[in-house]
Amino acid sequence: MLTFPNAKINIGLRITDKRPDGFHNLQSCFYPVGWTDVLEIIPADQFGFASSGITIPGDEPGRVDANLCVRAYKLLRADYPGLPPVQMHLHKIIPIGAGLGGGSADAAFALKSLSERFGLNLTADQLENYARQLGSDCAFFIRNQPVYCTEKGDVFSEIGVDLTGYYILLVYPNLAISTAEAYAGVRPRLPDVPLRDQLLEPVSIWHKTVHNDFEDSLFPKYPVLPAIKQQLYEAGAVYASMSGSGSTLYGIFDAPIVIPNQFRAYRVWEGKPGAGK
Ligand SMILES: C[C@](O)(CO)[C@H](O)COP(=O)(O)OP(=O)(O)OC[C@H]1O[C@@H](n2ccc(N)nc2=O)[C@H](O)[C@@H]1O
Ligand SMILES: Nc1ncnc2c1ncn2[C@@H]1O[C@H](COP(=O)(O)OP(=O)(O)OP(=O)(O)O)[C@@H](O)[C@H]1O
Repeated sequence: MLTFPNAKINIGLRITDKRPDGFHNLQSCFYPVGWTDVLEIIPADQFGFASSGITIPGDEPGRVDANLCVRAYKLLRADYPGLPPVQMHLHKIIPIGAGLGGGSADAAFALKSLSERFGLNLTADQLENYARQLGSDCAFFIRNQPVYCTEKGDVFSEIGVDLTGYYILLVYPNLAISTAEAYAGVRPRLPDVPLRDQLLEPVSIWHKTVHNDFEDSLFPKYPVLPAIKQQLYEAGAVYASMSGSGSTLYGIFDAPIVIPNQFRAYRVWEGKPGAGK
């Protein structure tokens, strides 16, 4: 079975407080975008995992237990001992340490594929509960629809944010920022106006109101990040921001984009919003 785990962007990200479990509560909007990995899962005589494309930190031949796809398989297998052995092949394309949730998408798509291929008939709620055990971002990719999220980023509610008709440009500045590093620099604060209210205003207003709190600590540390954000606005973006814990910057445009030359040194993706395939 072949699937195409896609990336997400965060539209606004407010970190409101630190939780007793060491994680942070947040307010954000997740929106799927069509930059994808490729994940193949087929029945096999014995379990195996291989990857190609971008090198995944922690994956070494014969030692792939840390990969989120493998962890997803083992999580299901613990509850469904009859789950047959599979061969998994991940072709990694989505940049890592990028704020795009690529690893989480791989894990969520592995859960969905295994359930479908082997007739586990798990509901979306059941799949989300498994996904939450693999990472805070992971549950989003089960339904893979634009949502407002709170708590660890894994509790969802509907929000009428619809970017149909817009175009998105993602710029990954060849700089990996780990999620843990990014959270270590934040100063949680309840925003005066809930992000949800700001997102319900027109996209053309967002540049004045919708903020990603990770920019406050990461922009001074990595000047390339605010420089790219500025260049996205100069290229005509209606709204530009860093996604999640970085390092990817994105611009939302109201017309098809000609990629500016200064971005050619980086890894870029352009397309319409939404998960694509
Ligand atoms: C920045 C976001 O991408 C926004 O969507 C997510 O909050 C990150 O989600 P993720 O990559 O799935 O993160 P996890 O693998 O669950 O956590 C990695 C590390 O980030 C920190 N972490 C993560 C999520 C959260 N709500 N609070 C945290 O403090 C913790 O130190 C944790 O050990
Ligand atoms: N399938 C996978 N794809 C990417 N990273 C993976 C995968 N499986 C495990 N990992 C581990 O997760 C780490 C990346 O996590 P990290 O959260 O920093 O980045 P991300 O998956 O790009 O998403 P985000 O930055 O949005 O959280 C890698 O360094 C790697 O060790």
